[in-house]
This record gives sequence, structure tokens and C-alpha cells, in this order.
Amino acid sequence: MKLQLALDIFNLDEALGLAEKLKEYVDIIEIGTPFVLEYGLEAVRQFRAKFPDKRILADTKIMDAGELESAAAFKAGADYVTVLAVTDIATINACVETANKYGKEIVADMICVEHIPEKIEQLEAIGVHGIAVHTGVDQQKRGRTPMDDLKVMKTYSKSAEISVAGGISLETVPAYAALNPDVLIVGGGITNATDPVQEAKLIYEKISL
Ligand SMILES: O=C(CO)[C@H](O)[C@H](O)COP(=O)(O)O
Repeated sequence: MKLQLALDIFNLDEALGLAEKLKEYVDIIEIGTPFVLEYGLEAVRQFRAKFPDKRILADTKIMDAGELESAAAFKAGADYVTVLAVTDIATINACVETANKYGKEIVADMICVEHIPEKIEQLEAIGVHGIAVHTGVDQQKRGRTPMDDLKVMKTYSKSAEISVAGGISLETVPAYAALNPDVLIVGGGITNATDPVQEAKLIYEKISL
């Protein structure tokens, strides 16, 4: 199981410094959506330059213009680019074809998808590389978690790599890890911790057992 660190913080130098301290416990560095909105793909370029050996995910949450937008993120140095699973299948397909051209991967973010089994079938039929179970920040405020959706995902998915995100913390890691996703995504649970390095180390150790 891999650990993906979601960086949704706004200061680029601060984020680069934090990632440097956490890098030995992190498999994938996610340049979060708020971060991409603040800095554009320059954030991806800077992370690529500073961490040449790390996997980098650009959380672009693409909704349209799949080829153009995913190509821009891959050219900036992303290994993984996200597209919203709720969008038109033609957009997702364009992202997948572009990723294949660059030898990279697309992760479809399942935020707000209502019929999960049908969507998984559609996504896997066009060769999406990864599918992310995701309870968004605003949904989390209403007490939702990604746990039930992850159970459905694990029941129905056949080929895609499965990741899970949405308010996961050191305390809840064991329950998610027990369902064996391929990638566990943690943002605020690490970046807002009193000691982010210690928190990342403990989470990493829990999923590496
Ligand atoms: O994509 C996101 C928000 O849309 C976040 O990066 C993702 O939810 C992980 O962050 P957290 O662990 O803080 O929920």
C-alpha cells in the first residue's frame, strides 16, 4: 500500500520544505487542487525539479478538454493527473489516451458519483489507470467519510488501482488499511498535525506492516 501526501496548502516554498522533511515516508506527492489554482502548473514543475525520484500527482480535477489539460500537466512533470469521474466519458477517455501517449497515468476522482458500480464498469472499460474514492472537504463537514464507498469500490473494481481520500488521519488509518486500497491519501491529517514528520512516519509504519 502506498501513502500519498495531499498538499492543499498555499505557500509553495513552505510546501516544498515540508515535502523535503516528509519525503522518506511518502510514496506519491499530490499537488492539491487549491495549490494548482494558486500557482498553476508551476507548482508541479518546481516539485518535479526538487524531487526527481518521487511520483507526483497533479490534482487538476479535469472536467473538460481532457487532452489539452492532461497533456499540460504531464508536460509539467506529473506522473498522475486527476479527472472528475462525473464528467463526460469522452473527456475521461481523452485523458486516458493522452496518459498512454506520455507513458503516465490517469486517476478518476469519484467525488459526487451516485451510481458507483456502473461508473467503475465504465471507467475500467476505457482503461482508466486509477480510481479514487473521495469524500470532499465540504462533504466531510456534513459528517461523511469515504469508508462505505471504499467497500463498494473494493467489491466491484477489477483492474484499476484504488485510492481513497477524505479526512483520513492516524486514528482512522487502520480501518482503511484493513480494506486494502492500493493508495491511502492523507492531507490535513499530516499537514495540520502538531508534528507532521512524526505523523507521516507513524502512518507510513502502520500501512507498511
Ligand atoms: O482532493 C482533496 C480535496 O478535494 C484533498 O486533497 C483530499 O481530500 C485529501 O485531503 P484530506 O485528507 O485533508 O481530506
